[in-house]
Amino acid sequence: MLKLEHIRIDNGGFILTADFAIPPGARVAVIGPSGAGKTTLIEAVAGFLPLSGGRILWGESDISDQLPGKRPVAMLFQDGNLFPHLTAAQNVGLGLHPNLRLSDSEHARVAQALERVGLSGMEARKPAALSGGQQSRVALARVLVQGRDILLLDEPFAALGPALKAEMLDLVAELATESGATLLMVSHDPGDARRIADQVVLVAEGQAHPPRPTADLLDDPPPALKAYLG
Ligand SMILES: Nc1ncnc2c1ncn2[C@@H]1O[C@H](COP(=O)(O)OP(=O)(O)OP(=O)(O)O)[C@@H](O)[C@H]1O
Repeated sequence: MLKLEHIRIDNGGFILTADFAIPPGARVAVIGPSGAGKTTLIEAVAGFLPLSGGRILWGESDISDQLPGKRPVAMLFQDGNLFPHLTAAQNVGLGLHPNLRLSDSEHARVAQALERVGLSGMEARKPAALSGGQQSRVALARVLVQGRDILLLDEPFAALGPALKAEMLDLVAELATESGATLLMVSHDPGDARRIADQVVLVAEGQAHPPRPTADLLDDPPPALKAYLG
Protein backbone atom coordinates (compact mmCIF):
# COMPACT_ATOMS: atom_id res chain seq x y z
CA MET A 1 0.00 0.00 0.00
CA LEU A 2 1.30 3.45 -0.94
CA LYS A 3 -0.01 5.86 1.65
CA LEU A 4 0.10 9.64 1.26
CA GLU A 5 -0.71 10.66 4.80
CA HIS A 6 -1.84 14.29 5.02
CA ILE A 7 1.01 15.33 2.73
CA ARG A 8 1.72 18.92 1.83
CA ILE A 9 4.17 19.86 -0.90
CA ASP A 10 5.49 23.37 -1.35
CA ASN A 11 6.83 23.69 -4.90
CA GLY A 12 8.31 27.20 -4.98
CA GLY A 13 5.19 28.68 -3.35
CA PHE A 14 2.69 26.42 -5.12
CA ILE A 15 1.02 24.25 -2.46
CA LEU A 16 -0.45 20.81 -3.12
CA THR A 17 -2.07 18.55 -0.52
CA ALA A 18 -3.09 14.89 -0.62
CA ASP A 19 -4.42 12.34 1.84
CA PHE A 20 -5.17 8.89 0.42
CA ALA A 21 -3.83 5.40 -0.12
CA ILE A 22 -3.25 3.37 -3.27
CA PRO A 23 -3.48 -0.40 -3.02
CA PRO A 24 -0.49 -2.45 -4.22
CA GLY A 25 -0.69 -3.42 -7.89
CA ALA A 26 -3.22 -0.67 -8.73
CA ARG A 27 -2.91 1.18 -12.01
CA VAL A 28 -3.67 4.82 -11.37
CA ALA A 29 -3.90 7.71 -13.84
CA VAL A 30 -3.18 11.19 -12.50
CA ILE A 31 -5.17 13.75 -14.46
CA GLY A 32 -6.12 17.40 -14.11
CA PRO A 33 -5.70 20.86 -15.63
CA SER A 34 -2.32 22.17 -16.77
CA GLY A 35 -0.39 23.59 -13.84
CA ALA A 36 -2.64 21.85 -11.29
CA GLY A 37 0.24 19.92 -9.72
CA LYS A 38 0.36 16.48 -11.35
CA THR A 39 4.13 16.53 -11.83
CA THR A 40 4.52 18.03 -8.35
CA LEU A 41 2.71 15.02 -6.87
CA ILE A 42 4.75 12.46 -8.83
CA GLU A 43 8.04 14.20 -8.00
CA ALA A 44 7.20 14.20 -4.29
CA VAL A 45 6.52 10.45 -4.39
CA ALA A 46 9.80 9.96 -6.30
CA GLY A 47 11.68 12.02 -3.72
CA PHE A 48 12.72 14.90 -5.97
CA LEU A 49 10.58 17.33 -3.96
CA PRO A 50 10.53 17.34 -0.15
CA LEU A 51 7.32 17.33 1.89
CA SER A 52 6.47 20.33 4.03
CA GLY A 53 3.99 18.22 5.98
CA GLY A 54 2.71 14.66 6.37
CA ARG A 55 4.33 11.36 5.48
CA ILE A 56 4.66 8.97 2.56
CA LEU A 57 4.52 5.31 3.54
CA TRP A 58 5.20 2.19 1.50
CA GLY A 59 3.74 -0.63 3.54
CA GLU A 60 4.88 0.05 7.08
CA SER A 61 7.98 2.06 6.15
CA ASP A 62 8.07 5.81 6.13
CA ILE A 63 9.94 6.75 2.93
CA SER A 64 9.39 10.53 3.25
CA ASP A 65 13.04 11.29 3.99
CA GLN A 66 14.64 8.66 1.75
CA LEU A 67 16.73 9.80 -1.21
CA PRO A 68 15.15 9.08 -4.62
CA GLY A 69 17.52 6.18 -5.35
CA LYS A 70 16.67 4.50 -2.06
CA ARG A 71 12.90 4.60 -2.58
CA PRO A 72 11.00 1.65 -4.04
CA VAL A 73 10.24 3.77 -7.12
CA ALA A 74 11.37 3.95 -10.73
CA MET A 75 10.45 6.93 -12.86
CA LEU A 76 9.92 7.24 -16.59
CA PHE A 77 10.31 10.84 -17.71
CA GLN A 78 8.46 12.67 -20.44
CA ASP A 79 11.31 12.63 -22.95
CA GLY A 80 12.65 9.20 -22.01
CA ASN A 81 15.89 10.83 -20.92
CA LEU A 82 18.20 8.65 -23.03
CA PHE A 83 21.88 9.52 -23.40
CA PRO A 84 22.70 9.88 -27.11
CA HIS A 85 26.32 8.71 -26.78
CA LEU A 86 25.38 5.45 -25.04
CA THR A 87 24.01 2.27 -26.60
CA ALA A 88 20.55 0.91 -25.82
CA ALA A 89 22.09 -1.64 -23.43
CA GLN A 90 24.18 1.03 -21.69
CA ASN A 91 21.16 3.31 -21.34
CA VAL A 92 19.27 0.45 -19.69
CA GLY A 93 22.31 -0.46 -17.56
CA LEU A 94 22.20 3.04 -16.06
CA GLY A 95 19.04 1.91 -14.29
CA LEU A 96 21.24 -0.49 -12.29
CA HIS A 97 24.49 1.47 -11.82
CA PRO A 98 25.26 5.05 -12.86
CA ASN A 99 28.90 3.99 -13.42
CA LEU A 100 27.82 1.15 -15.73
CA ARG A 101 30.09 -1.38 -14.02
CA LEU A 102 27.74 -4.32 -14.27
CA SER A 103 28.24 -7.91 -13.14
CA ASP A 104 27.51 -10.79 -15.53
CA SER A 105 24.10 -11.33 -13.96
CA GLU A 106 23.31 -7.63 -14.29
CA HIS A 107 24.27 -7.73 -17.99
CA ALA A 108 21.88 -10.65 -18.30
CA ARG A 109 19.12 -8.63 -16.61
CA VAL A 110 19.69 -5.78 -19.08
CA ALA A 111 19.45 -8.20 -22.01
CA GLN A 112 16.26 -9.71 -20.53
CA ALA A 113 14.66 -6.28 -20.07
CA LEU A 114 15.49 -5.32 -23.67
CA GLU A 115 14.08 -8.62 -24.89
CA ARG A 116 10.90 -8.08 -22.85
CA VAL A 117 10.24 -4.75 -24.58
CA GLY A 118 10.89 -6.26 -28.00
CA LEU A 119 14.39 -4.92 -28.68
CA SER A 120 16.48 -8.09 -28.89
CA GLY A 121 19.29 -7.58 -31.39
CA MET A 122 19.29 -3.80 -30.94
CA GLU A 123 21.40 -3.72 -27.77
CA ALA A 124 24.37 -2.03 -29.46
CA ARG A 125 22.42 0.71 -31.22
CA LYS A 126 22.56 4.28 -30.06
CA PRO A 127 19.31 6.27 -29.73
CA ALA A 128 19.83 8.06 -33.07
CA ALA A 129 19.66 4.67 -34.80
CA LEU A 130 16.34 3.81 -33.15
CA SER A 131 12.82 4.99 -34.01
CA GLY A 132 10.83 7.11 -31.54
CA GLY A 133 8.86 4.06 -30.44
CA GLN A 134 12.04 2.01 -30.00
CA GLN A 135 13.58 4.80 -27.92
CA SER A 136 10.50 4.74 -25.68
CA ARG A 137 11.00 0.99 -25.30
CA VAL A 138 14.62 1.52 -24.19
CA ALA A 139 13.44 4.02 -21.56
CA LEU A 140 10.81 1.54 -20.42
CA ALA A 141 13.40 -1.25 -20.21
CA ARG A 142 15.51 0.99 -17.97
CA VAL A 143 12.55 1.35 -15.62
CA LEU A 144 11.82 -2.37 -15.82
CA VAL A 145 15.36 -3.51 -15.05
CA GLN A 146 15.24 -1.72 -11.71
CA GLY A 147 12.54 -4.10 -10.48
CA ARG A 148 10.93 -1.47 -8.24
CA ASP A 149 7.52 -1.77 -6.59
CA ILE A 150 6.20 1.61 -7.77
CA LEU A 151 6.40 2.86 -11.35
CA LEU A 152 5.98 6.59 -11.89
CA LEU A 153 5.33 7.79 -15.43
CA ASP A 154 5.05 11.48 -16.24
CA GLU A 155 3.33 11.88 -19.64
CA PRO A 156 5.62 9.17 -20.94
CA PHE A 157 4.49 8.83 -24.54
CA ALA A 158 3.21 12.33 -25.33
CA ALA A 159 5.54 12.63 -28.32
CA LEU A 160 4.35 9.43 -30.00
CA GLY A 161 1.51 9.12 -32.52
CA PRO A 162 -1.81 7.67 -31.31
CA ALA A 163 -1.27 4.07 -32.50
CA LEU A 164 2.24 3.87 -31.08
CA LYS A 165 1.13 5.50 -27.83
CA ALA A 166 -1.66 2.92 -27.45
CA GLU A 167 0.85 0.12 -28.08
CA MET A 168 3.23 1.49 -25.44
CA LEU A 169 0.43 1.96 -22.90
CA ASP A 170 -0.64 -1.65 -23.40
CA LEU A 171 2.96 -2.78 -22.91
CA VAL A 172 3.24 -0.74 -19.69
CA ALA A 173 -0.01 -2.29 -18.41
CA GLU A 174 1.27 -5.79 -19.25
CA LEU A 175 4.62 -5.18 -17.55
CA ALA A 176 2.98 -3.73 -14.44
CA THR A 177 0.65 -6.72 -14.21
CA GLU A 178 3.52 -9.19 -14.68
CA SER A 179 5.66 -7.60 -11.98
CA GLY A 180 2.78 -6.68 -9.65
CA ALA A 181 4.10 -3.10 -9.53
CA THR A 182 1.88 -0.19 -8.55
CA LEU A 183 1.60 2.28 -11.41
CA LEU A 184 1.03 6.03 -11.24
CA MET A 185 0.85 7.71 -14.62
CA VAL A 186 0.36 11.40 -15.33
CA SER A 187 -1.61 11.99 -18.50
CA HIS A 188 -3.46 14.79 -20.23
CA ASP A 189 -5.55 12.34 -22.15
CA PRO A 190 -8.60 10.76 -20.45
CA GLY A 191 -8.39 8.09 -23.18
CA ASP A 192 -5.06 6.96 -21.66
CA ALA A 193 -6.75 6.60 -18.28
CA ARG A 194 -9.57 4.55 -19.74
CA ARG A 195 -7.06 2.41 -21.60
CA ILE A 196 -4.87 1.26 -18.74
CA ALA A 197 -5.92 2.72 -15.37
CA ASP A 198 -8.41 1.15 -13.00
CA GLN A 199 -8.45 4.28 -10.85
CA VAL A 200 -7.96 8.00 -11.38
CA VAL A 201 -6.52 10.65 -9.08
CA LEU A 202 -7.85 14.07 -10.01
CA VAL A 203 -5.43 16.91 -9.26
CA ALA A 204 -7.21 20.25 -9.11
CA GLU A 205 -7.47 23.36 -6.96
CA GLY A 206 -4.43 22.58 -4.84
CA GLN A 207 -5.45 19.06 -3.99
CA ALA A 208 -4.75 15.56 -5.28
CA HIS A 209 -8.09 13.85 -4.67
CA PRO A 210 -8.44 10.26 -3.48
CA PRO A 211 -8.50 7.73 -6.33
CA ARG A 212 -11.84 6.82 -7.86
CA PRO A 213 -12.72 4.08 -10.33
CA THR A 214 -11.86 5.36 -13.82
CA ALA A 215 -15.24 4.89 -15.49
CA ASP A 216 -17.16 6.35 -12.49
CA LEU A 217 -15.08 9.51 -12.51
CA LEU A 218 -14.88 10.06 -16.26
CA ASP A 219 -18.55 9.25 -16.91
CA ASP A 220 -19.75 11.59 -14.18
CA PRO A 221 -16.99 14.17 -13.73
CA PRO A 222 -17.03 16.68 -10.86
CA PRO A 223 -17.07 20.38 -11.93
CA ALA A 224 -13.26 20.82 -11.86
CA LEU A 225 -12.81 17.84 -14.15
CA LYS A 226 -15.76 18.79 -16.36
CA ALA A 227 -14.23 22.21 -16.97
CA TYR A 228 -10.92 20.58 -17.89
CA LEU A 229 -12.44 17.94 -20.16
CA GLY A 230 -14.52 20.61 -21.90
N1 LIG B 1 10.24 25.57 -9.32
C1 LIG B 1 9.03 26.13 -9.22
N2 LIG B 1 8.89 27.34 -8.65
C2 LIG B 1 7.67 27.93 -8.54
N3 LIG B 1 6.55 27.36 -8.99
C3 LIG B 1 6.64 26.18 -9.59
C4 LIG B 1 7.87 25.50 -9.76
N4 LIG B 1 7.64 24.34 -10.40
C5 LIG B 1 6.31 24.29 -10.64
N5 LIG B 1 5.71 25.39 -10.16
C6 LIG B 1 4.27 25.70 -10.20
O1 LIG B 1 3.59 24.64 -9.58
C7 LIG B 1 2.34 24.42 -10.20
C8 LIG B 1 2.19 22.95 -10.53
O2 LIG B 1 3.10 22.57 -11.55
P1 LIG B 1 3.13 21.11 -12.12
O3 LIG B 1 4.23 21.05 -13.12
O4 LIG B 1 3.15 20.14 -11.00
O5 LIG B 1 1.70 21.02 -12.84
P2 LIG B 1 1.15 19.94 -13.86
O6 LIG B 1 -0.26 19.64 -13.42
O7 LIG B 1 2.07 18.79 -13.96
O8 LIG B 1 1.13 20.78 -15.19
P3 LIG B 1 1.23 20.37 -16.74
O9 LIG B 1 0.01 19.51 -17.00
O10 LIG B 1 1.14 21.67 -17.45
O11 LIG B 1 2.51 19.65 -16.94
C9 LIG B 1 2.30 25.32 -11.42
O12 LIG B 1 1.46 26.40 -11.14
C10 LIG B 1 3.73 25.75 -11.62
O13 LIG B 1 3.78 27.04 -12.15
